[in-house]
Amino acid sequence: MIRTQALTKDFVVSRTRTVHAVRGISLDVEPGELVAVLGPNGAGKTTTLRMLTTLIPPTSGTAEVAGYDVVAHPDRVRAAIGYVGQGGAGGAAQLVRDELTAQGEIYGLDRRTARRRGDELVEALDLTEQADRKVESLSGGQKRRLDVAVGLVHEPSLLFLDEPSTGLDPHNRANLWEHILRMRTAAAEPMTIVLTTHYLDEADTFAERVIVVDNGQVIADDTADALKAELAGDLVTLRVAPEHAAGLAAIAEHAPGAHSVHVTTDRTESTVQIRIADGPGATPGLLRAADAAGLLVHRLDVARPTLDDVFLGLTGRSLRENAVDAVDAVDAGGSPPGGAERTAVPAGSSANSSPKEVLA
Ligand SMILES: Nc1ncnc2c1ncn2[C@@H]1O[C@H](COP(=O)(O)OP(=O)(O)OP(=O)(O)O)[C@@H](O)[C@H]1O
Repeated sequence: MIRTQALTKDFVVSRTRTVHAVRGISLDVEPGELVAVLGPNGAGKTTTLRMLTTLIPPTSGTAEVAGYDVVAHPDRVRAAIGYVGQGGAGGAAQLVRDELTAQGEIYGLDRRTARRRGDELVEALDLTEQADRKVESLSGGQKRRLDVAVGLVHEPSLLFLDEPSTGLDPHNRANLWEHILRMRTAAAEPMTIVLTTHYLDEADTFAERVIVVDNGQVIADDTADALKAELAGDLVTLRVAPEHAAGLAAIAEHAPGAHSVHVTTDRTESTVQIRIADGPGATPGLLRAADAAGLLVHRLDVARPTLDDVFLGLTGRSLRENAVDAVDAVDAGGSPPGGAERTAVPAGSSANSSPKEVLA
């Protein structure tokens, strides 16, 4: 469904500075996959999506989407995909139903088909009560559901969602996801969905595959469970008296599957944190060894890893920290001709730029 080879994107920001937003991404996404692209601010997620949706041309490399090369056949790619950008659909003064019909017509549907499809989506995305209201009167959650409806109006088999739930409250996020998943399974052919998100739990819960991007490159690509098991491991936290911490850390370092051991001490207590492949399986042995050495453990906690732990393990940084900024990704010279790329939004797309949001 998607195949990229060494895809890159440089933005020339001045005569001497180029931002290497995407640095050689090679990907294969199969039909029917639900893939989350996860990474810190500025990692290159949106730029990658924009190349795949033909909004901006790659600087080098190739991308085939829905069977068509994004540079040679952008119109065919656009006809085959839906794209929900960060900025949302336009047409603020339009009625919701009319906006959907208009978008359908832009994608080449005749008026009757566009109207029928709009009505189906209004119902599927729980917008029936809002259908005859102006777009500008919708709440954030309703507006985002309309954005998704616009992305689906021409029944694409491949849907790109750029941060679909950013800015929504937890209730609206859950609601939006329920609708997306229902639409996906209701489609005749399982829909392929590629989304970017800042919400780690969202990627963890809903995506069948997580592609972690940092600094314009893919640094991990697997199921959330596999990434967590292979790259993070469980976190076992043991609290002991400060004089017992060194002995416990020595035991922990030799525990099977231990990746790292970290000790912190405050006035009255030490905390020994062990990153280990199988936390629940390792704890009885750890406690027995501590007991045999005369070390008294006050408290033990085992936490399953999160995708943030995966990112931390890969980069030494937390996804929740503010990420590498554009400035870190620039160099002098080497600029491709033609100056800075500015996004050209194709007709019928709801894509636009919006201020970047920090990680939730
Ligand atoms: N039109 C542009 N001109 C110059 N630099 C750009 C342009 N668009 C993006 N960039 C830079 O390219 C890098 C990647 O940006 P991109 O928006 O793809 O990141 P992202 O991973 O989507 O981030 P976020 O999570 O904040 O949306 C950033 O350093 C960004 O500042």
